[in-house]
Amino acid sequence: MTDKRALRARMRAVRDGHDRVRALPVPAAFLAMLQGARTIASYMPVGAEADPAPFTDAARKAGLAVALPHVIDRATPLRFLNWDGIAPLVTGPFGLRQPLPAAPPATPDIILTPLVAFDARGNRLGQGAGHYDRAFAEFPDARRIGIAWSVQQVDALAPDAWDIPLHAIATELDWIVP
Ligand SMILES: Nc1nc2c(c(=O)[nH]1)N(C=O)[C@@H](CNc1ccc(C(=O)N[C@@H](CCC(=O)O)C(=O)O)cc1)CN2
Ligand SMILES: Nc1ncnc2c1ncn2[C@@H]1O[C@H](COP(=O)(O)OP(=O)(O)OP(=O)(O)O)[C@@H](O)[C@H]1O
Repeated sequence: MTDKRALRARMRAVRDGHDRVRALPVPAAFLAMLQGARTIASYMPVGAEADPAPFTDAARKAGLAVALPHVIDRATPLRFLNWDGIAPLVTGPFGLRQPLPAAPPATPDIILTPLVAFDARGNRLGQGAGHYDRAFAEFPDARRIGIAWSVQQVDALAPDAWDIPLHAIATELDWIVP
């Protein structure tokens, strides 16, 4: 079994090295998920990460409020803060574009989650700080949607005790439901 840190480094390199040819398509299954939802947590991509903007835009069109993660450091849990799409974002740790810390906190019904790697069972490898692990535990009723390039899929990830699986993964090719 490859250890997590080695796998994370390898999959960041795969992600960073592949051709990012097209935007992720928004499937009907995602639009159906917006029914009855009030708030979606999205993220601003950094570097070669897949961009969730088509999903965020569809959610705004459907009347949902949009929130973005705000982090201070690896140790502090992330907070989801509302973002109207207009308010200025500020560059924080890891080059993340974030709302101002005083923006109103949100309770997401759907969490769009950036992935380093994933498998077909909905297991996920992230940045290793536990930001999303802790967010999933804090908002257990939210739909957990992974966003990634198809090249970030691996055969199988061994989940840890604290891992909570994704409900679906969106790539440029597929909408994968475990
Ligand atoms: N765009 C984006 N926003 C996000 C995350 C993310 O992965 N991507 N997060 C996910 O938890 C949270 C922020 N937490 C983070 C924790 C650690 C690192 C980190 O170690 N970054 C490395 C390089 C990352 C890479 O190449 O993938 C670094 O800056 O050196 C980044 C974000 C919330 N917002
Ligand atoms: N609910 C939780 N409360 C507190 N700490 C947690 C919780 N879940 C996970 N952690 C801690 O966060 C770290 C997560 O490491 P892991 O390698 O699983 O991150 P990851 O899979 O890359 O996910 P993430 O995207 O959440 O960073 C571990 O040290 C773990 O102990």
